[in-house]
Amino acid sequence: MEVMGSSVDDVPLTCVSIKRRDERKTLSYLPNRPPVDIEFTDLSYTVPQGRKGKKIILRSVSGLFRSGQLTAILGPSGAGKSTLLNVLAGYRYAGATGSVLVNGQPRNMVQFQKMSRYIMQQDLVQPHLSVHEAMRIAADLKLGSELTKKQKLTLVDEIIEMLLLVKAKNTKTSRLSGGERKRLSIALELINNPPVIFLDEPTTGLDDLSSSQCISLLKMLAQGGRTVICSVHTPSAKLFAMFDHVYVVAAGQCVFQGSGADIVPFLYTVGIECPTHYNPADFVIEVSSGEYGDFLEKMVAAVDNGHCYCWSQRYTGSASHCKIEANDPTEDDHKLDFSSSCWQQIRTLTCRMLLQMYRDRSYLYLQGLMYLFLIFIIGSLYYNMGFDGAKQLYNFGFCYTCIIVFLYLPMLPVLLHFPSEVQLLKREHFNRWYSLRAYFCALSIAKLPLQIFIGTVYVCSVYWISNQPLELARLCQFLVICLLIGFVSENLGLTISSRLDIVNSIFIGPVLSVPLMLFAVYGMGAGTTSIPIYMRVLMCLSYLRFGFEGLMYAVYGNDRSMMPCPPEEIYCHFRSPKTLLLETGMENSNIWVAVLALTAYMIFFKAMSYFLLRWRLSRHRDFAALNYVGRIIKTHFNFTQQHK
Ligand SMILES: Nc1ncnc2c1ncn2[C@@H]1O[C@H](COP(=O)(O)OP(=O)(O)OP(=O)(O)O)[C@@H](O)[C@H]1O
Repeated sequence: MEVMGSSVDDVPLTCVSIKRRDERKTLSYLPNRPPVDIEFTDLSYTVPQGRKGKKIILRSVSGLFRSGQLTAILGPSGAGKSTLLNVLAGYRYAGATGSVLVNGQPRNMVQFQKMSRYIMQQDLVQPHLSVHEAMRIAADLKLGSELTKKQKLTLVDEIIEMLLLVKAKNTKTSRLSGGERKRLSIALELINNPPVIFLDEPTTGLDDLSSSQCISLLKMLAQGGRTVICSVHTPSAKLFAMFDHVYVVAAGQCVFQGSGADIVPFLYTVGIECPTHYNPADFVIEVSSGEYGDFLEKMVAAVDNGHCYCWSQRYTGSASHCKIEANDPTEDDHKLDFSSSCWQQIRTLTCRMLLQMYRDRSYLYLQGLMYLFLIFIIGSLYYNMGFDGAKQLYNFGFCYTCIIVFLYLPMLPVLLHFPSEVQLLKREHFNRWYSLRAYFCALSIAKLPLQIFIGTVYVCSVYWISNQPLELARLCQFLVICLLIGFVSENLGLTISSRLDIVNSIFIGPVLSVPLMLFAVYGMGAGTTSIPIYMRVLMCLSYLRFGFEGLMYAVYGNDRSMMPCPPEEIYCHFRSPKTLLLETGMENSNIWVAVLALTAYMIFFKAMSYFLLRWRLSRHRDFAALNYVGRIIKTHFNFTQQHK
């Protein structure tokens, strides 16, 4: 393959030249954004490996990605394409060194995040919504009151038309084809016209036609003045010809940068000839992965590891620096803060969550059926025992059962659902759809109505079937305590699943519940003096204990009168409610203490889940200690290694 002594001009160019339709379309109401050039110099990225080791993924690469150009990052698998994209987009930059300049100025991460959007490889889109609904909600979140409702609808319709989604406008996102889903992901990010768009492998999983549509669309966006950068896996010759700028990575280094048409002459200068009719994209990847011998060093040297911003056949010798001037600094022009207020975000997100809950009927029915099943089982087991002086130990069990129900039923759905929701949250939050605070408030509000309704139906039913004292005050106290236990459990579930994936969450949640249940009843009947102080502290750590005391107070406290005993019973030890409270050590229980303690636990777990989520969403070292603990847990105790 090596060709020595031939002139570059002799090299046949095999890139296909394709005549493109002029697809430049204008969108009404899109805010104008100034052009943005991204220049990076000596960028390195390492990840910790093993006890003290490090793995170098990017090795001092440089480059320039200009506005108005569609840039492709190519390279063999594992070369570092996604990593380069992640570092440039700012999705991961702890561990990166080197400089990234935005229009010639050092990148201000907060500013840059406002002007760039990152469309990741997995097309995560909100479930249970149609394309039009998803777009409308995204417009409400991203544009706030910047545009009127009518203008937003016009803009949404225009983007839907531009991205060839008209036929799928009313289709649910879960039923979209791969190509439609990819186009929807792009459409959602186009709403507030970001000047910089990063895409990780936008054509993976698409057929030739969909890939071609997708790249044409990106080309059109770039022609509109945006900086569009995407990593691509072995594009066809037709797709390859659509890219304005090609950046090839191999083993974490830059082996070519410039126009796609220059790849063949470039390879020729390093001593390897591309066979006629061979796709240059395939060929450069094969050469980079060492299939034709070791040309890596020569290629890296020829483009000076990316310092040569645009290799061209006009420049022959190695390290030819065909520098291009970047745009003038225009960062101040980017007034890209959230257009919607926090309150607008909360309202839109709450509506979205409620709509999704309503649409997820199968889950609603399943939840309703589960509660009905429990009402039936618990109602049958404890039927009419609440007012029978001889059955009060059974009734004690009834109260305990209610606690277990309100421990598991609100917690398990969260452990199952939330880890996958966090993936969506990560994408939307990174692309600045809304603030975490707004999301968290909406999450807390949207879950309330169903939980209160279903909990009330359950409590009233079992309370009545088991014949507990029919006094409104006692019923209300019982209900409030049960609902509060449910809220705490739900927030405990959020705390667990905000940092772990589904498998780990579903394991940790029930395991953590065991000590909580044990300490809820530990030492009952033994009297407080015989229980060591540390055990009493541990007992207080179980919010279920406070809940249990609250329920017992609701049923037996507040001077409840003696209960009748069936005539066949000779001795009814617990017919006096005070006796039961005394023997279980709950004679001093107080409803207010229970309510306050449960509320404090609820706030604690809510705050914990909020901070854990913030930590998960943060890409820098704000939470150094937590990051260290997280790394230890991931390395040594993780049951799956799937989540990032
Ligand atoms: N957090 C990490 N810890 C250890 N190794 C990592 C980590 N992230 C990436 N790598 C390694 O870095 C290399 C580059 O990964 P990257 O995902 O950037 O490759 P890629 O070029 O996008 O590959 P592909 O085309 O197959 O997606 C791979 O060998 C990968 O295993």
